[in-house]
Amino acid sequence: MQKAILVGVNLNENLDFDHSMEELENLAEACEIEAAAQVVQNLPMVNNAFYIGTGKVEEVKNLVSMLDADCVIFDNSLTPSQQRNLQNQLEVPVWDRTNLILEIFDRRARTKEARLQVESANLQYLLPRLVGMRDALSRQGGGAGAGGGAGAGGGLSNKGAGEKKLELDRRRIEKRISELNRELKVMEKDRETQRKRRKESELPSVALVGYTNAGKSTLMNKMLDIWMGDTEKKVLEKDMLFATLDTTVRRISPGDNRDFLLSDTVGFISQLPHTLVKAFRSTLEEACTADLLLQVVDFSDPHHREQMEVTRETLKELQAGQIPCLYVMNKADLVMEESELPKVLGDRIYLSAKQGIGLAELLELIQKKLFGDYRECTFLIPYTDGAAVSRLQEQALVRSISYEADGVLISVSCKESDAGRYAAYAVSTSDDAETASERKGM
Ligand SMILES: Nc1nc2c(ncn2[C@@H]2O[C@H](COP(=O)(O)OP(=O)(O)OP(=O)(O)O)[C@@H](O)[C@H]2O)c(=O)[nH]1
Ligand SMILES: [Mg+2]
Repeated sequence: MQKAILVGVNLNENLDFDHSMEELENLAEACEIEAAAQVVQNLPMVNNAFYIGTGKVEEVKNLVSMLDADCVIFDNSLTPSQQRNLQNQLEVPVWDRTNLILEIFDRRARTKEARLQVESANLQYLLPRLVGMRDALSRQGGGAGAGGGAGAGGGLSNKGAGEKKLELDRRRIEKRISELNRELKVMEKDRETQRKRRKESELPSVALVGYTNAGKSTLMNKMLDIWMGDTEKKVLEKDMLFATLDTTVRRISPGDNRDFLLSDTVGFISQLPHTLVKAFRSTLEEACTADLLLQVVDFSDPHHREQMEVTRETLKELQAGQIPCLYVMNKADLVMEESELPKVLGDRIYLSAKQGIGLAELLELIQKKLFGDYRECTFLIPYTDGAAVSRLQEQALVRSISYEADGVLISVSCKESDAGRYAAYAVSTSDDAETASERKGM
């Protein structure tokens, strides 16, 4: 296992600082890197050249040799030149949080689309850093010539060759990025077509979203277990950050004709690199086009409020901020008495996906949101109004249909508006006081 020194700068006494360092350690662990030591510094503002003060650089350098560390990882984002300066001083690779997240995605991505997305994000991260390397080279070439580069004294001609090579690299990378983006566009189109087809099937869609490791995949599997009895179609659930990197869509059929599609997708994290959000846009698109979001929260995590805020911000960035949402306060088994569970408070439900507590109640909330304005109606439609029959067949959930002497007897679960439109044909409706007041409560 590789060893790293973790470095964090606490700017302006940020209260979340310790937690952020802890999260960095988890990210490193997800990369199979052990944290050999943590170095922190309180600063009112960062050092332009090294991010940390020069004294701290020395301290880190000593630690690297003392603990035989393989790399140094900063919690904060480093500029390309800070990263370069630090690397020169410390003589081991220097990463920042973005680096680490990209590395995890790179190791985990399995599907073709995820692989392409990660490659694109990686190259976009690399590009400005290449330019930095070119600057370094040209300074070295023009300077007193002390550097340990090959062919000392090569002066201008060397500089030219180095620059040319980097320029070539840069062009190659830019070309590859546009190739990748083109390929991804094609895949995005396919995905869109699939989505359209699903929309035509009129099944409403529900997307699981939330912070990484909150239990989204566990919840998906539990629902598949209960309502589909399907063990083959399960997704990976694991106690590590970013276990899921692609999107899986499954149908949930609770057996009451109110089916919906459920999708599980990649989780969010604080300071998720912008290039990654952009690169994973099409994967996350599933969430952006859902009829309902289930925001899964690890309620047992003392920082769940901040995590909800990060999720909210990321959803906004994905233009999914307006989609109706249910809050699933998961892992409640770890912090609440079992007798208190499940607990429903408006749009929030406290449950345990792992223990299978509260799933029926969650289903009820989901269906209320999705089919809330649906009513159970039975119509007797005269044969002269064939249009009404076809419309109901298209728009409503048909529970039974029979062809009687005086017309088509059709029982449906339909929208309020359709119930009104065909009120004249109604034989019975479920418009009792109870369901009416339930609807108002939604
Ligand atoms: N105690 C407890 N643990 C849970 C519960 N739900 C999930 N877990 C555990 O939390 C860990 C993460 O679960 P996942 O379902 O993989 O989480 P995720 O949100 O899909 O995570 P990513 O795909 O990495 O974003 C696993 O070890 C689960 O067993 C729960 O209700 N209670
Ligand atoms: Mg998952």
